[in-house]
Amino acid sequence: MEPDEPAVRIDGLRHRFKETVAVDALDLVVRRAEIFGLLGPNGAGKTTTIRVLTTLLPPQAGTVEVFGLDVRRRRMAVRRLIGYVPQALSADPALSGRENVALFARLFDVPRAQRRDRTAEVIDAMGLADAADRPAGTYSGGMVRRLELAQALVSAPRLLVLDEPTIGLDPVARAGVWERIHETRARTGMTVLVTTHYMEEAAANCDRVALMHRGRIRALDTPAALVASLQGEAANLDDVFREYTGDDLDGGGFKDVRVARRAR
Ligand SMILES: Nc1ncnc2c1ncn2[C@@H]1O[C@H](COP(=O)(O)OP(=O)(O)OP(=O)(O)O)[C@@H](O)[C@H]1O
Repeated sequence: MEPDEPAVRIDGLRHRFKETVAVDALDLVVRRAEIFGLLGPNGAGKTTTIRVLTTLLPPQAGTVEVFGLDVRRRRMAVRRLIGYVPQALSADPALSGRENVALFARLFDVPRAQRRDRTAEVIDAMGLADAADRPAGTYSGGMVRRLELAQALVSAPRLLVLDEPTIGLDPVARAGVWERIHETRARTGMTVLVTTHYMEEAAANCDRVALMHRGRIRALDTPAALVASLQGEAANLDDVFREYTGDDLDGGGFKDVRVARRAR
């Protein structure tokens, strides 16, 4: 980890799948210790960007650095700095919460002597101590999400990457997930990069947001500054997004808030 480098620096990232340009000349800096929201409609390129920076997909063009480490050349070192909660389910319903977290502790090379304590700590921090020895299959949606956060946090990452962390959850469970994210950030100083379709959630929880559309960043600032930039015309971040992207949002706009998480 290089001192003074931002958590994420993306310069000129491009990525295409055959004729589809998923990410198009993307430049982005995520500062250390901020909660940064990447917002955009279906197909905007958010997940592709996250896959490149978590080293799951090699960048086709441009450079991506995590705390100053190039994702192409320092892949394993980058992985050690990142905790990732993907959109698809990453907890095994047949295992208890504790067993799921312990599995991640092994996978991410948490030293053997620390595994048990670190597992108990993150389970406790995510409010799952009472349910830790029940199969994850018996958990509510909000509890599963908090279990997945515990899995991602057990290796004490410097950057936590969350792809749609609250999709399909009811408002109480959504608030519970955000509360745990804020608590952990305050305690550890980690950086959080989150994608979401929920504008009001981004406005309430993110220090800065980038509005992404058709593979490009259309606007980037604090939620308040983006709303203010429309000189009083904008009521909220939704209006800002419409202003910067026009009405040509692919796929009819934002995902239905009731949509269940998909398994990829
Ligand atoms: N493996 C793939 N093969 C072909 N095309 C892909 C693949 N992954 C993504 N795409 C295409 O790239 C574009 C960007 O997709 P991406 O998943 O990055 O968007 P997103 O903003 O994360 O959308 P969502 O909110 O639906 O996850 C879309 O047009 C998508 O269809």
